[in-house]
Amino acid sequence: MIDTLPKVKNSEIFSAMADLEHEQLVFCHDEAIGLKAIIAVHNTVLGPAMGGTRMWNYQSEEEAVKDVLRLSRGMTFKNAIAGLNIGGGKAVIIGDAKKIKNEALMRRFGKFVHSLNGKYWTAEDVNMNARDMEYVNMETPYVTGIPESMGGSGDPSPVTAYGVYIGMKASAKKAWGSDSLEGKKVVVQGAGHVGTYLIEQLVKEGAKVFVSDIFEDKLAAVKEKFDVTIVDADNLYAMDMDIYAPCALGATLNDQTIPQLKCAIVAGAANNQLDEEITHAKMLKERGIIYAPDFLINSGGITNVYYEQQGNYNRQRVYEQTERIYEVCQEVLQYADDHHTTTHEAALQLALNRINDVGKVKLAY
Ligand SMILES: NC(=O)c1ccc[n+]([C@@H]2O[C@H](COP(=O)([O-])OP(=O)(O)OC[C@H]3O[C@@H](n4cnc5c(N)ncnc54)[C@H](O)[C@@H]3O)[C@@H](O)[C@H]2O)c1
Repeated sequence: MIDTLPKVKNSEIFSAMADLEHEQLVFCHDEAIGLKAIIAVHNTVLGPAMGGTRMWNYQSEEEAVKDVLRLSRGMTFKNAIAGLNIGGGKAVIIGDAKKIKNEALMRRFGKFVHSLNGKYWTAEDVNMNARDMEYVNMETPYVTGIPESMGGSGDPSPVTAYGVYIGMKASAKKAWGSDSLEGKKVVVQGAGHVGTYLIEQLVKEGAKVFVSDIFEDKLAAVKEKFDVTIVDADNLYAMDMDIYAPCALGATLNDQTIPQLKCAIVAGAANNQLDEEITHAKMLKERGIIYAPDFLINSGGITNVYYEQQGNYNRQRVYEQTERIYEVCQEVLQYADDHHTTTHEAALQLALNRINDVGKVKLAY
């Protein structure tokens, strides 16, 4: 016999949702299959919530709730500033992907996504791959990022890299009056999917590219294809460089690294580059470094899956929309100057303005 009075310790979920202004949090549970997942719908003013599913072996349920709330809110701002008609959402599955991820788990999760009737659309995130999305897709159409062979948009990395390159050029225009990257020393941290495509663009434009990665094979692969210089992964922050492009992990802009940076611009693909958003955006501004907000310039990937979600996927249209990052980035940099604020805050404000303005349009007949 079990006690019918459930033990619910964490009674502060509604206040956390209120603080971050979330619409809905969905707890998904199937004991037999071993599924514990949380779907967070942050804001649907612009359209259905969209954001990937992350699988992670969270140490506590509280940690999982915090992560999904934080990540889904981030998607609202990213989708809004990218000019897409989708809101912000995210899902997390609790558990060790290597041990418990299988077809049944992913399909059961797909059923939960389906139960939301299109209010939330999922895609890949950490520890998820295209095969997992295929399983989700067996139970629901509300999934994007499926392979090209199944009619999806395929790997978003080339589009993401293009957006980062465009954002870098807009920042260069602000820093040096010309958006040419020819001869500029650019350090690309992370020679993964996005990093490699970015390196290709930069080399083509005549930039002097320096690359770091923690895996020798990744470095060997880029070195074989492009004229680049390999640098030590641990000692790159103090290097003599014009642009630092974080394309590996988050939180590389922090108390230790920012004082070492000698570059004029930070522009890269990694999510959540600022360890503490407000503090570290301020530190960069005080050091006179132009920070191209990560969630703006890495929005090419979400733009790619957005057009897949719309059902009329067209690669040219995706690149045209991604190209708009140039003017939005310029607007953000100008807004930050005019309002004496950081570029991070400026981008958040412009995203919020779009949500508020379009929200009013939606109320009109
Ligand atoms: N793929 C996309 O379309 C996309 C879209 C938006 C944001 N992002 C973000 O961009 C970043 C890169 O994405 P990706 O798809 O290229 O990932 P990836 O895993 O293919 O590449 C990351 C690379 O960084 C390397 N790395 C890890 N730690 C490092 C370190 N300390 N120093 C140097 N290199 C290190 C890894 O070995 C790997 O080669 C991630 O933060 C991701 O969240 C990617």
